[in-house]
Amino acid sequence: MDMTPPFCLDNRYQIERTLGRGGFGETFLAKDTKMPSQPICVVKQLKPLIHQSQVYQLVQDRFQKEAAILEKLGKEHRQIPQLYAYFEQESQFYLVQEYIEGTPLNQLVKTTEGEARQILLDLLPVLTYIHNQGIIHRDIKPDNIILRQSDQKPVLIDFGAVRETMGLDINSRGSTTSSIVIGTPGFMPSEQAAGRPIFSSDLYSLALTIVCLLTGKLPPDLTDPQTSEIVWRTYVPNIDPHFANVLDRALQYLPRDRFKLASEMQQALQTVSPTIPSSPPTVPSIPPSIPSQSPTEVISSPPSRQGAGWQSAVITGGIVGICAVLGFVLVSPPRTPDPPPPTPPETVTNPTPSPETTPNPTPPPETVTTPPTPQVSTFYFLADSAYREQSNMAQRLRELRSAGYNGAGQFWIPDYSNLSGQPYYQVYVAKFEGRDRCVELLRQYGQQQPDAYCALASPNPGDSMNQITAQEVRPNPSARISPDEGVRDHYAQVNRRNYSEGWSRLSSNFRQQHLQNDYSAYTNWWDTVAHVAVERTQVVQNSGDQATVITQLRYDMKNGNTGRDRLRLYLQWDNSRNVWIVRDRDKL
Ligand SMILES: Nc1ncnc2c1ncn2[C@@H]1O[C@H](COP(=O)(O)OP(=O)(O)OP(=O)(O)O)[C@@H](O)[C@H]1O
Repeated sequence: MDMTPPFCLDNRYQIERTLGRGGFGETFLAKDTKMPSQPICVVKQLKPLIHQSQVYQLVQDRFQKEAAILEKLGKEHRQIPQLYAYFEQESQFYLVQEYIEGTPLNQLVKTTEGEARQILLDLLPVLTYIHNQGIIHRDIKPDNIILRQSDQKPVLIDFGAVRETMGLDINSRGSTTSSIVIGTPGFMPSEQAAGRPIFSSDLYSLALTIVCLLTGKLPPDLTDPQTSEIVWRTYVPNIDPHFANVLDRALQYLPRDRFKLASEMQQALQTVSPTIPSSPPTVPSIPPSIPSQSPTEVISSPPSRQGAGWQSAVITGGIVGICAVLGFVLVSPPRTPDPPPPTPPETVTNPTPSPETTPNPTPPPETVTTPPTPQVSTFYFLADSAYREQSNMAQRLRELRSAGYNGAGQFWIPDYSNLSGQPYYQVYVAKFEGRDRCVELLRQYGQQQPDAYCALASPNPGDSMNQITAQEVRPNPSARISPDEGVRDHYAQVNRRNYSEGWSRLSSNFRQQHLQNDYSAYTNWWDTVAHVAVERTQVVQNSGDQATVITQLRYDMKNGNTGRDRLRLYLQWDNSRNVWIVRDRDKL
């Protein structure tokens, strides 16, 4: 259908111009010709992805329901555009909405702390409202928030549910499925990328949006390529630490460490005294009797203030790929439930400026805007953060691509602890070119029993992805992880603020000798560190039960400073717990 102006939709809405083009169709600025003043409105076109009459009816039905929800939201909340009408024309669906005159946040240059804070404070009640209605927005990002000119209030546009409707399908068993995950790579948290958004997923995306406003950078510039954690404080060194802690808590990797509700986050933000921990305490506090250890030579890292111009780097968000398809474990040095030990550094000695102060050249993640065709081998890496640190997933992705798995490459990091209690690598493959390919791939990545794992990989999963059932495979929990993996796992645990676990994996001799057996001094120290990165490990000795690993660490402190440590860690395998214990350490 040619929609060049002055095309009229529904014999009423005269198209003035195109505002945007997304995964499901176009968004237009239009004139309502059936109103005396011919007011301006926004017409959003939505095209179903599956073209079958049975599916069409389903989409039609769901579209009506979603439109009714949007009508209610727009009527009841001033910071959500009003729905004026909805209609169908030529097998396409349309929403007619209030035009919000103002500036989308992605067009703002860096905001001040005060402005960013106000935007957050103005949006949290909107989230409380929609969450109370049982609705998760699912695509919060600067592009989907318009700062209204008339009152400078942020208005939330582009709710995800209605777009999800367009991906509805009916599987071979006759049940309704959706073949797409709504959200924008980079802005959505792992559980949402894995197809399980929850209320705190919106809080994560909102906090990240605010961090983008504060730093003038996009998520790829703020994401640690090794761990995928959001590292941003070095760009805004003078930020109120309380405000920063609130944002960091909403940005926690594990949903259980975040605020559960928008109202909780709002309350934390409005609390005057800086008492919010960056994540909830995981252990009962022990009265401190020894002054907390702090780095004696923390090096100040001048923050990079050069604008990366995130507003100009377009993330074409929208749909991102296919929901869970066929799962099996890749590589997996099978591992134990939770990771091992660190040493709280007493001094930080390396004067090298932090690499975090220079913009990360990682390009924005690719977006899949249509479901991959079954002919293409499409794969997704899904991995736990503890593994990511040691595995360099980007590299593996490249390798997989060069091995012929040239589908849409994305790797996401879901919180699988809810499902299996254990983190593990998982590859989701839409379709194999044969079972042999699966076996070969797993063998290539070190899986000792690829046949066993590939038993789950059907040689011919069928033409429709919906015929494939998601499966989970747990790695063998009794297998031993390598010593360097043990070290990396430990620091990943510390980054998650799971201090009690870290402490439990230090030998009693270590605790006594280096920490005066003071758990609270240990946690206090780690609480001053925003993120610790394991930059390098080298196993210099490994006799099975004992190993020595030279480890280089970088500390990004919450106050914006950066420091480094080189340690020789002496590890001891604990058979009863299946973990590496740190017996001792030397500073190098
Ligand atoms: N109610 C509105 N008032 C003013 N501008 C709007 C409104 N809704 C959308 N826009 C603008 O229209 C453009 C396209 O918006 P929209 O988010 O609806 O679609 P998209 O990003 O093209 O596609 P997708 O729905 O796949 O994300 C954006 O620039 C957005 O700011």
